[in-house]
Amino acid sequence: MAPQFEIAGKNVFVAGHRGLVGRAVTQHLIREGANVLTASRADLDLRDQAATKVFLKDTVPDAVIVAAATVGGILANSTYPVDFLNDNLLIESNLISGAHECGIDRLLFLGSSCIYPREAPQPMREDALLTGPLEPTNQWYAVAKIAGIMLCRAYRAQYGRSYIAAMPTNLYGPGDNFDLNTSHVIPALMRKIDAAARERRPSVEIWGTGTPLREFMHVDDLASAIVFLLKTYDEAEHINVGSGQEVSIAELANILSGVIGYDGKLVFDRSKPDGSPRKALDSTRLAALGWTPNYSLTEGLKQTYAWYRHEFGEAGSDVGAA
Ligand SMILES: NC(=O)C1=CN([C@@H]2O[C@H](COP(=O)(O)OP(=O)(O)OC[C@H]3O[C@@H](n4cnc5c(N)ncnc54)[C@H](OP(=O)(O)O)[C@@H]3O)[C@@H](O)[C@H]2O)C=CC1
Ligand SMILES: C[C@H]1O[C@H](OP(=O)(O)OP(=O)(O)OC[C@H]2O[C@@H](n3cnc4c(=O)[nH]c(N)nc43)[C@H](O)[C@@H]2O)[C@@H](O)[C@@H](O)C1=O
Repeated sequence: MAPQFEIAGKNVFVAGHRGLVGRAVTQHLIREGANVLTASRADLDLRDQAATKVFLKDTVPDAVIVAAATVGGILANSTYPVDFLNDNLLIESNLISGAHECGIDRLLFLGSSCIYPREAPQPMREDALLTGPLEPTNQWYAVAKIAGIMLCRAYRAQYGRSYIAAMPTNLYGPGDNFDLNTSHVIPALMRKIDAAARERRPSVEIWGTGTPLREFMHVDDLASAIVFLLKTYDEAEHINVGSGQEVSIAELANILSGVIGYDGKLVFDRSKPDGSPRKALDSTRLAALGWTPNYSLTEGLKQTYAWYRHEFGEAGSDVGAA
């Protein structure tokens, strides 16, 4: 397929470049020959509409990638509903409307698999959007993400803008958030099992029943998909980005124990929430365009754990976290 958007030599603003996704996307874009523009949160709070518009007017990027968001695991999502709804509405609205007002014609917005109804048929196709009630633990975040999809569609419908929306599955990889109060399951279990192994503890606590199923993707695969979509995808409908690699939380904990070399017991704390019973993405449309992921789950976890050990060393990640 002929590229619709040539990346080499273009100025691309990666909003959220210090995050898990933003970091990986920045590296991929640089490899493709793009000139990546960034702004730290200290210099530009993307919840500030006027400041965001000034930044976009001054820099005039050729394209914007919206990888900035208030992001977190099941506990953070339930504990901070205002932050997950309001911050995300503000960030996406300021970036999408700001891009339009500054004449920027190419933008990629990142949503999440949690936009789909809790009871959607599995694996979930794009057309399952808005067909039923959301999972309560992340409904605030999901509503903000659905609004972001609709905003991209609205600018396309009213002004012909080439704004697209990609829905990634659960992610992991180097640079993830390892704070046990706010992280997703993979960094949380990597940190907990690593600490238990080093301290020779007999057991590790896993939240919930261990039965929920999750599909996991390495962040380098997502970054590769984002660059692919930025170059080639130009449709109103959002597009799923999944790996097809689905495991239960109990299976995940076992795989991680093997990667880390831990042979203690996994104890399930049923007082903690399970969240969605299953949220696998149907990524048939993306595959039909010619993109496939590279990492197996075990290889991705090994690579991420090697990074974790290198980053945090013998102390683990106990610095600055709960
Ligand atoms: N992680 C996952 O499993 C999944 C993530 N996604 C989506 O991918 C995108 C990226 O997520 P991820 O990389 O994991 O998230 P991170 O939390 O790792 O990164 C988010 C980035 O956004 C920045 N940011 C947040 N709020 C503001 C603000 N008010 N002003 C300026 N910058 C801000 C952060 O800045 P700072 O570095 O200063 O904190 C950080 O760089 C999000 O849209 C998320 O919804 C989708 C599915 C799964
Ligand atoms: C990406 C995605 O991420 C979130 O949805 P989630 O998939 O439910 O999130 P999670 O990674 O936190 O949990 C997955 C499963 O794992 C179990 N679990 C076990 N032990 C730990 C643990 O120690 N920490 C965490 N966080 N979870 C644990 C946990 O109980 C749950 O059953 C939303 O933010 C959503 O909005 C979103 O987009």
